[in-house]
Amino acid sequence: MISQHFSSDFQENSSSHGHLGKSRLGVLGGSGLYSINNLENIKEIEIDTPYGKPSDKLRLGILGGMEVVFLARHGRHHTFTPTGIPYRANIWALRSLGVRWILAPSAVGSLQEQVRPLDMVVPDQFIDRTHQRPLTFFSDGAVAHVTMADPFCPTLSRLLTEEGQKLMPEGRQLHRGGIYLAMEGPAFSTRAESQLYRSWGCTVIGMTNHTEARLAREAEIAYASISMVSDYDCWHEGYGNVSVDMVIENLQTNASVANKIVEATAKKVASIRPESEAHSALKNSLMTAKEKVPQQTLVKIDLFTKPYWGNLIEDE
Ligand SMILES: CSC[C@H]1O[C@H](OP(=O)(O)O)[C@H](O)[C@@H]1O
Ligand SMILES: Nc1ncnc2[nH]cnc12
Repeated sequence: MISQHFSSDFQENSSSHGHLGKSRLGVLGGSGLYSINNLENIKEIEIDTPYGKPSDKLRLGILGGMEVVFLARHGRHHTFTPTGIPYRANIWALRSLGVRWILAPSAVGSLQEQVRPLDMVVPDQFIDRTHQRPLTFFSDGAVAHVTMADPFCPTLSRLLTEEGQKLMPEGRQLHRGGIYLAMEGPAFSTRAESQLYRSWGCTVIGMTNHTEARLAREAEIAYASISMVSDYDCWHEGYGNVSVDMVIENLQTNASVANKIVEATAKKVASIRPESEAHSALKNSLMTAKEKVPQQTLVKIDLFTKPYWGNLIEDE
């Protein structure tokens, strides 16, 4: 037994919704969305994790009757690059606060004509072209292989889509499904890359969601993205090449709708508390026998493995 340095006072109490009864909804705000409207009874907290500090303080509150934790993934002053975001610390911190669902409002470029700037997409697949990020909590003597065939939670994505479609302004569409091409950045793509991704059938391009979704799956958190289209990247002859000004301008136009969609989805999650396959992602994924895992590693991953391996570390 070794001592637990990173403790959380969150208890997954049972209720009419079983182990999800007291769970929270996380919102990872992306470019242009550094806070959410209508979050009530806000309490800001700082958390230290085995993976360092998260991007910012976590904002706990109530939104649409749901207990929500908001975190700005790039920090509230946008100081973290897509590569530099402390993804593991962010997901670990959310899970330590009892988050079992994450909504991820994010800026993306469109790779398809019919997906227009100011539209939104709830993607259902990824292609990963990142190459400089830690993508797992399981290393240093503990191995797990989670299933990623459906990387976004289908149930949470469906709720998000249904709520979103009711709220989209006239003339703008919310598209259900699509492939999110995850690139490393921070520079945008070359035209050859943009055309290559189009030839692969990708729908949108961004720099953050894939890393979060992979880690959320290992943390047994259901994850869904609301991808807000700000540009046509650089492939469309009739539109200018993507720039930060273009992204921010379109994001500002979309922010109030995004806020409403997040709130409406939070209300649904509060009433349904949807079960997800993600909530038991580790059940058939842990490879290493718990006795063989070094104690320093156990301290880091105990938050996730406790339901399967029991309490192997001591609270301080
Ligand atoms: C500001 S343009 C590029 C930037 O926007 C997207 O951010 P996020 O996914 O956090 O909304 C994209 O992934 C890049 O990080
Ligand atoms: N064209 C684009 N490429 C990558 N990330 C983006 N975020 C917004 N637009 C983008």
